[in-house]
Amino acid sequence: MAWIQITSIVAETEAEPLSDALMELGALSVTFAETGEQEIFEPDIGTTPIWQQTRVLGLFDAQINSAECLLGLTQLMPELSPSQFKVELIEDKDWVREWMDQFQPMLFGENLWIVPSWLPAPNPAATNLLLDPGLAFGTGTHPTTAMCLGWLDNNPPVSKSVIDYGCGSGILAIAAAKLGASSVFATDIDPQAITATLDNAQRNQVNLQAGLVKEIRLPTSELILANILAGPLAELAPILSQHLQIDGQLVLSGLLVSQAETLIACYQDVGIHMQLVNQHEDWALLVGVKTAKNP
Ligand SMILES: C[S@@+](CC[C@H](N)C(=O)[O-])C[C@H]1O[C@@H](n2cnc3c(N)ncnc32)[C@H](O)[C@@H]1O
Repeated sequence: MAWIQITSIVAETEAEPLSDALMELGALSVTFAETGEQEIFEPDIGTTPIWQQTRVLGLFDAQINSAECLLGLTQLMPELSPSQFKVELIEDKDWVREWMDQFQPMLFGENLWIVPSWLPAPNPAATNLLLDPGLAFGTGTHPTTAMCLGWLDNNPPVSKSVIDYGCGSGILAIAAAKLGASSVFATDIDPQAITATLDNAQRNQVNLQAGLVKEIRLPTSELILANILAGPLAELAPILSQHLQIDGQLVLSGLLVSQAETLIACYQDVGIHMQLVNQHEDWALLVGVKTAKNP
């Protein structure tokens, strides 16, 4: 199976009209993407990202006459010239296979391996976490997950009670359990994350409790791991503090280095003294201790 993809980079105001024109000419799907020239991180709280330029991609059946289609597009959008469109033949791939081939065993810290559940462990004597992320976030390839895993390997939570808040695939919760935690609770707002976490826990033969934020009753714990974006982390400060014991540790990632100061101030307000302890590709890892009761 193959497809024809017609792509154009247009001004933000032209993206919607071009999408309509592509659909009118029979596109099976239209996708908007950034152009790659402007980096878009998480927008500031309360703002919407604006792309000055948008890449619009229309996917057509391979049988269409692309020259006729381009003519139609320039009639519907006279402000665009034919040279502004790129036409490509896209071969269908086994996308699942492709993704699986790219996910290889990875070592974090000295001894913690994340091993795709369909591959053998490179070092059977190490701490091996067998993982199939399913539809949830968290394979260890993202810098934020990687920094949390490295921190856990260096600071194994032996005999500690742990909460993984925003568990995704369950990668941090299961790593904590494998590294000696006495109890682990994992929670998320996404049902796919809970399914993936429970599946991965079973695959690794570790005991943990997992449930949606709105359903689970979380205990007060000695360590909380939360790898979520800066906006939700700021909003969650009182809740995470409520579930953290005095002298308990909080590990936060998912925020950018440029957002660290704001987050540190939010957590100071709820009695947790956070510090920037690592950074990778603009992403930050904050670790702190709760020194005061919830105000
Ligand atoms: C970046 S992923 C992290 C997954 C995994 N813990 C890791 O480190 O790779 C963030 C997860 O937080 C969840 N999440 C987002 N907002 C949340 C909130 N307010 N409360 C709980 N979970 C949330 C998302 O559904 C997602 O699974």
